[in-house]
Amino acid sequence: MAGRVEMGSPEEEENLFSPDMGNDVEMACLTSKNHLVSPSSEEYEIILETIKERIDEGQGETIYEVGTGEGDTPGLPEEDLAASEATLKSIAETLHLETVKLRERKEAEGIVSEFLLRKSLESDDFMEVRVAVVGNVDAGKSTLLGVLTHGELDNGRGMARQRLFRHKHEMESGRTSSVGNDILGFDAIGNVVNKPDHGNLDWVKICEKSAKVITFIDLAGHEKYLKTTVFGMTGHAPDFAMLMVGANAGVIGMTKEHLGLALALSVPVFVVVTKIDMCPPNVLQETLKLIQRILKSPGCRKIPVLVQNADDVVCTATNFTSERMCPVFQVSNVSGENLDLLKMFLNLLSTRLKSETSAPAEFQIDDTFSVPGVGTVVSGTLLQGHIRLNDNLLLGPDALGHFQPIVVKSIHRKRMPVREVRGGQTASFALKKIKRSTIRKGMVMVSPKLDPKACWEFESEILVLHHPTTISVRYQAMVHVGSVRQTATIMSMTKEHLRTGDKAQVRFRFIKNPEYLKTDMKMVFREGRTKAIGNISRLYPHVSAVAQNTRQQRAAKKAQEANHQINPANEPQKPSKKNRRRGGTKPPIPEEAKENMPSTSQMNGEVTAQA
Ligand SMILES: Nc1nc2c(ncn2[C@@H]2O[C@H](COP(=O)(O)OP(=O)(O)OP(=O)(O)O)[C@@H](O)[C@H]2O)c(=O)[nH]1
Repeated sequence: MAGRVEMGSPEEEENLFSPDMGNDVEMACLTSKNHLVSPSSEEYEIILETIKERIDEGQGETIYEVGTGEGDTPGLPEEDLAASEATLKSIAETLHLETVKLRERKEAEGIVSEFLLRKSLESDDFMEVRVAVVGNVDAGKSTLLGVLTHGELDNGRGMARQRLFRHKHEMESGRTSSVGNDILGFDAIGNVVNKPDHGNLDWVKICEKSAKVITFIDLAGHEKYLKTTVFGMTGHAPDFAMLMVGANAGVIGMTKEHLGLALALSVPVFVVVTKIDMCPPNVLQETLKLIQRILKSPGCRKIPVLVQNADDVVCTATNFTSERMCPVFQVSNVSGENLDLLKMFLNLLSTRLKSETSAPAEFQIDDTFSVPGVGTVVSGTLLQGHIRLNDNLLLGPDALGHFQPIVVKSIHRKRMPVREVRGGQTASFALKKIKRSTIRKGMVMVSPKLDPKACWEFESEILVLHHPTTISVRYQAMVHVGSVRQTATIMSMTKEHLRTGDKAQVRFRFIKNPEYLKTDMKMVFREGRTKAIGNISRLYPHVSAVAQNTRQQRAAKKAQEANHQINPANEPQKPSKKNRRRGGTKPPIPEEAKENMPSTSQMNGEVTAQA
């Protein structure tokens, strides 16, 4: 979290022993708990450089511990601590950093203090953290977001969520989306900057005043919206998931499903128990006990920590991604109890996506719009690299697996016009000379250096979390991977049948479009309550349409000659006569799959194009 600096950590050691960091004696000064007490000018420079590097790594912030050192018993006498803190503040001033003391703790030989050092970023730049908000209906998701972003408490009858509904459906550049977004800005010293004007929040003003902006991706709680929830969790690249539980209702409905989804996608989860004002103490205790039991269970293997004070906040926030810690907050949106702890925690979170700005740009599209006077706009997350105004990129893949050159006309971050976007940030791009109808969610915009290839087929190691009977070859369900959401067919697998709890290497084929995928991406494969998760292990890059068609025809002809049975690989197979009489072994095509099935004309289009 927040590029934490602890003397003696492996990263620290790496820096200490890099050749340009001075001699051994100078290096040793950094590993002593007294290194900030009265450094020589040379030592001062070394410490300054180290902090600067940490700030860059943390994309604008770091947490610095004063009074600890490698192998030293922690803690400094008061005088030395004061001298160390003065040195730290002087370095921070030189680097134009704000310092906030997060906590002090007593140790064996004195006191240790922790500081948040944060860059006061320029008015058009800010750190970004995405938090997916999940939990069952009525857990208080919209209410909490209303209270956090508008700064006024709820009345217990839905007042706070009303404020949100007014804004819910206006998206970046005034468009609508199925997934709601709300933002909460913090300045360099961690104060909330959201100031509603007659109930309205001006996103541009928030971003201008913020050093860090938390984007809440509000995912619906109802089961019928599970498809959207899964898309939000995969396609919007959340850094963290906030799982909401109503204290009185407890772990009900979709709570476990949402928790399982976050775990499957390796998104760190923190829990917020709401409505503690209206919940009898014994019921609250029961709910907390159950949450802790679930989190500790073999399926989750988390370490739940009930957050009671600022110390717990710093401890959980700084260990959130590296350890299996799962902070649990207990709040009331009506009395405001413990909301300050939650805000402090949010302020200390930092994005998990590293801003690999030197890597070639890779932007995943999660929505497309047609904005009057602007033209076609795509929104999504920049997974790596830089994108600047007028950059030439490749957009695709289209139905034939091709990528076309495009030029970036303008860029918005949270409705604010900017000149560039870095890895880890979300943005909207207006594109020159391109029709919206040619773009779909799941496409990417990448640097030509990547020489992108599309795939019809890929392999994944999957684990079946739930299926009522057995999954066999030719089974079809919806694949979610990144912002790709498309029905795929199982072409082959290393086991004959898969049941709940089974693992196998499975080869999938998309039914409608080839997609841009990468190995190691996490995927969810689902249809209704059937759910499997997996890691993409192998890609089969798209072969040119002509070559593929000829090869398929040849293979089909050969197979036909052999057993008079096989159909071309990219057409759904009819069940055999025997199976048709029995109703077939192939499960019915799910509703979601039907939605995505190409129409006859589309199919014809594809076939014609391939021929
Ligand atoms: N007393 C009390 N009531 C709360 C609290 N939080 C939310 N509520 C009330 O609980 C009801 C449901 O809250 P919502 O925010 O709509 O719940 P939700 O999780 O967003 O529900 P969906 O959007 O339908 O998934 C509203 O009437 C809120 O006023 C709280 O901390 N205390």
